[in-house]
Amino acid sequence: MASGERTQWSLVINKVDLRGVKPGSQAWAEARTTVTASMEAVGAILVTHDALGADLRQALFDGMPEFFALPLYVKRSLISGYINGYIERSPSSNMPAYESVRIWETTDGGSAHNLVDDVVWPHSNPKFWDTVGTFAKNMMDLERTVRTMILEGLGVQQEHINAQHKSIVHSVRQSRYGTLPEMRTTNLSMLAHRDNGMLHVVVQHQVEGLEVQTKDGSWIMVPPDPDTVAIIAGEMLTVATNGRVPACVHRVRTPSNRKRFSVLLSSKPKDGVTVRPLDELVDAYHPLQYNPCNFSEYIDFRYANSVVGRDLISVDGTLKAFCGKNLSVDNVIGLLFKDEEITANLTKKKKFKANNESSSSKGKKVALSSNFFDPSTRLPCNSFYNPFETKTAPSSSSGALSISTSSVIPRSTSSTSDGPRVGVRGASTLMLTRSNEVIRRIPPHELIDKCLLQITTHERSLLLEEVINRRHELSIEMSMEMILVLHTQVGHMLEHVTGLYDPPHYYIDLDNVHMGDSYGHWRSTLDLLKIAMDMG
Ligand SMILES: O=C(O)CCC(=O)C(=O)O
Ligand SMILES: [Fe+2]
Repeated sequence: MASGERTQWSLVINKVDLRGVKPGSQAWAEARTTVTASMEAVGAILVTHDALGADLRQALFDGMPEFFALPLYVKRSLISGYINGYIERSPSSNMPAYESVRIWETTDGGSAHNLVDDVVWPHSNPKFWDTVGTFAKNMMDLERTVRTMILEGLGVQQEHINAQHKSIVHSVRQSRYGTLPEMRTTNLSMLAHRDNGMLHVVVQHQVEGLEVQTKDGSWIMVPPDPDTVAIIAGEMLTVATNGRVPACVHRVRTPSNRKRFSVLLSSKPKDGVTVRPLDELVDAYHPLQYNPCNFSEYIDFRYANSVVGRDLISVDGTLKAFCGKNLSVDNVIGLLFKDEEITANLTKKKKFKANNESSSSKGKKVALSSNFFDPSTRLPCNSFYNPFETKTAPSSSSGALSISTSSVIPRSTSSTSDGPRVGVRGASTLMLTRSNEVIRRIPPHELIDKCLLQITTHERSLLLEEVINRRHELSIEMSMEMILVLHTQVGHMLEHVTGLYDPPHYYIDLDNVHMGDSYGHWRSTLDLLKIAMDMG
């Protein structure tokens, strides 16, 4: 790497040498400052350490090609026991040459042995799994050290740090990035994303690939130095630190177009654990940013939010949409959405119900589009990332789609009705709220499944006019996709046209809703995005 580039990354991601650094020492305090600063800036730190000596590294990366060369049926059989699991190459995904295997720690305390016990194949190659076990143990220590430094650096008390250690499990994930001619255009073998856990130690070997995004949006290549690992923050660390440590946005790009192997050691909350911002990190200067976040529920939510061609995992709003504070007072642009759950919550709304029934009776059922799942595996084919974690395809909503007619009312001038509201937030997630309480989150794939794309210029201008003029009484027909597009567009429009965006607080008052039944034919997500872009 040229020295200029090195200077650039060293400005934003710090590098720290932890060799021989003992807790409580002066060196520890200095390293802690460096680690914490880098984590707060970009959610990443480069660490030089001795947890992966030359021999161990060699054994680890020598064993991986042999593992991935095993017959597919053997690798598939690893989706069992303590492995969860083997991710096979999927030509229809946006990572057609990627395969990966991950094993989770199985018990408290995380003996590395548990990480690799009882795996089907390893019995035939105990040496390699010993290697993986040693690697896991060393990296778990390193992960704990760095997480301790971050939390100490932010002012968290030792007892809370220890409690967090007890609530964590680790996994090792070995990945193989193959090459295909069609990948040469972008050289991207993993799209930009945030990891969902606490901390992720990324070990690269000889071939470059990992890139980290800085706050100004530029990408920094992390060199595959042999004695250095990148440690990146996941979203649960963001919640635990009350937003002080951003989840690192990263991707894998290999301009040299070579085969590549990497190994990750990740920490995540144990099953059933709810992550909360740590007490010390919430005060008058740092108001609470996140509600308690049940990790397993968040995972379901996150993968349900993946859509073809556009992985919402990498979109800012996903975590906030799930557990951000003040959900119902953010940017809200309305629409109405019907399914049984919502309907059940709205039975009091007579008009709603009556219309609802009339549109259902037209028999227009909505089903999940096969675009979103690989029909053979039922795994989301768009998800570049760990399809395993989507245990089952989300069930399709059984209700017919109804489109609302609604009036958009500026929050500031609205009456304080306790009625239900429907809102749209950052990650294309719709939330139905009542009295500021979220009744239901509607993930984008459901919306997109149900959306239609016949937005006429006339409709758009009507709605814009409506919004801009802040007319309270005028209701206009809005179709689902129109809302979807609008929610990404209207902020900008408002900003440009009226200067009102800062942020726009709009909501739909369902008391004024008149049902319509503006159905249309299905179009693909791509169409949606194209239209959104055309508009923008
Ligand atoms: O292989 C790498 O360098 C990073 C992989 C990664 O980001 C992931 O698996 O989430
Ligand atoms: Fe990642």
